Amino acid sequence: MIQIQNLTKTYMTKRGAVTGVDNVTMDIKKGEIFGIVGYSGAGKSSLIRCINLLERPTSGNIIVDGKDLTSLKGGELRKARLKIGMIFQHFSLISQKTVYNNIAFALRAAGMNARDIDVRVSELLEMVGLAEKRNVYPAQLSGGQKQRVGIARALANNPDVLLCDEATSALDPNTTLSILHLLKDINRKLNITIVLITHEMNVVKEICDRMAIMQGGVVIEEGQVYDIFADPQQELTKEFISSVVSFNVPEQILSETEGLLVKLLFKGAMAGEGVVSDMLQKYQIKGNFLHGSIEYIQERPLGIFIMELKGEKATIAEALKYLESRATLVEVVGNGN
Ligand SMILES: Nc1ncnc2c1ncn2[C@@H]1O[C@H](COP(=O)(O)OP(=O)(O)OP(=O)(O)O)[C@@H](O)[C@H]1O
Repeated sequence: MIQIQNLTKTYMTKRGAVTGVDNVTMDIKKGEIFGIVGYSGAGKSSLIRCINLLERPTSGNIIVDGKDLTSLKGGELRKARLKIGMIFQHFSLISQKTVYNNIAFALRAAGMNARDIDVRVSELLEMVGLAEKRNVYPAQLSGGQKQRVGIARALANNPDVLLCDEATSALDPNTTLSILHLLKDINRKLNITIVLITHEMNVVKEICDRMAIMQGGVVIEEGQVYDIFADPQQELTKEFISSVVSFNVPEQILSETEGLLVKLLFKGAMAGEGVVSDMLQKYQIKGNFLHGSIEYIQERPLGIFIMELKGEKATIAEALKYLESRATLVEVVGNGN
């Protein structure tokens, strides 16, 4: 659906050339939700803005539904762009226009007549759950409601692709979830391809099918979300995963632990216990389970444990090596007292 081929975006600044995207090649399939994760400055915005040519790539090609956008100009490019909707972190609504007119605006721009606009706006407001807000102004809406208007506007012209630029970063956790569920719903109902960029791994964990991780303008890892969670290759990927795999061990217990605290992640719900008991048998150390839970990524389980390990330093180092060879992720999270 979207082929990104050898995409490079370089900015010319007073201090010289800055590379935003560095030779990225990626294939996004029809109907999937694809997440691009990275810290600030990784090149996510540059990349997503090149997909609809809001930024012109310095080199490389963007092929959407078989059409090379980089070769289009003027009216042809505008027409192709109508098939790519976009939503933004700060919603980008027109404050002087009502909800109705914010959405109608996109339809008028595409040349639709007033009667059809009326029908379409009502349909869209229904879809995003804002039917009763049609005549209010953006200032009277919550952040989540503003983003719903942004989504309705982006979907107005029946796009095949929806680009989401940090769409939930300005929202609280509950509102974020409701917007993510709405996006997933739209994706499944309309079979629309969604590309989202975010610095929050929980967004990807919640709704994406596949993902890429960017660093310094380059894609450093890419794959199915579950596979990446279950078997991350790069250090940065491990760091992002670790940030969403939460554990709740009371402070008091943590302060009383004497051994090494380790966080372990295992593919599947049950696998971990077997590996840990093998490890404890093989090495003469003590292990205390402080926390155990199951995270579901795309409805597939990942087991998570927090353990305290006590024993000879050298033996613990050996045991950690053993765990690293059998667990998805092993992270020392504390050193005991
Ligand atoms: N208009 C611009 N002019 C000059 N440099 C730019 C411009 N836009 C982005 N950059 C640079 O390109 C690199 C990638 O920035 P980009 O905004 O794409 O990253 P990002 O991952 O989206 O980060 P953020 O979430 O902070 O926007 C950075 O070094 C940034 O300074």
